[in-house]
Amino acid sequence: MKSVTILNHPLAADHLARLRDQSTNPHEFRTTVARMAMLLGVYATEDLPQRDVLVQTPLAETTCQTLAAAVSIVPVLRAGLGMVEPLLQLIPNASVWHLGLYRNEETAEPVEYYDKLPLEGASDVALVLDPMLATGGSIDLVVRRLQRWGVADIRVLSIIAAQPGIDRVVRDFPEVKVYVAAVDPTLNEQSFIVPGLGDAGDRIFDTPSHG
Ligand SMILES: O=P(O)(O)OC[C@H]1O[C@H](OP(=O)(O)OP(=O)(O)O)[C@H](O)[C@@H]1O
Ligand SMILES: O=c1cc[nH]c(=O)[nH]1
Ligand SMILES: [Mg+2]
Repeated sequence: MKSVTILNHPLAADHLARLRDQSTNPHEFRTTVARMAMLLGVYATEDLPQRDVLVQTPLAETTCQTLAAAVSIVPVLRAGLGMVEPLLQLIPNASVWHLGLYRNEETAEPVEYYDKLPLEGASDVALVLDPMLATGGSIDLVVRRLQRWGVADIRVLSIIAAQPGIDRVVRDFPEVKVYVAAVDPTLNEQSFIVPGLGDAGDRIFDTPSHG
């Protein structure tokens, strides 16, 4: 079973073009992130466990399938917040656990500042939401935290990954599934993805950095 899925879909390509475009304003950027998250969510959930249930329609009894897994949504603050609502639209019964990380601007190492995960009672499946997977340092930290919590099935939903970062995640966590709309070739000296789309958090929340 391959661990990386790259969305090959005309709608994903169209949304990605809008996200990459530096002239896309924050409102359109936010709504496009949400649409892309919806597509990623569909791909990332296509093999969730199901159970048969008997349902009585107005005409007859029939066998249907419902979800048989407890699913949690784990947005990585800040940028991952932009992907929460569409995932909740798809999985209304999912619980949402927030993790807050930012990258140290000098070292690009992730710094943890918020952790809302409970001590026990891990879900069966965790869908990690973060639009950007650059060096992979943030996802490394998140996956370790979710494994400590006890989640067996971890799935990362990112809009763009950099090749070095996704290689790192696949090498260190071959059991983790990653769903992306694009894999870009490189990182620049500040560990930004090139061509990428810039700073996703700043573009979602209209908080231009002063770097
Ligand atoms: O793979 P990495 O090298 O760890 O980089 C990816 C991380 O960087 C960005 O967050 P950022 O630090 O900009 O925080 P923000 O979401 O608050 O803007 C992004 O949303 C990821 O969390
Ligand atoms: O290119 C990048 C790298 C990390 N975080 C972003 O938002 N963009
Ligand atoms: Mg940011």
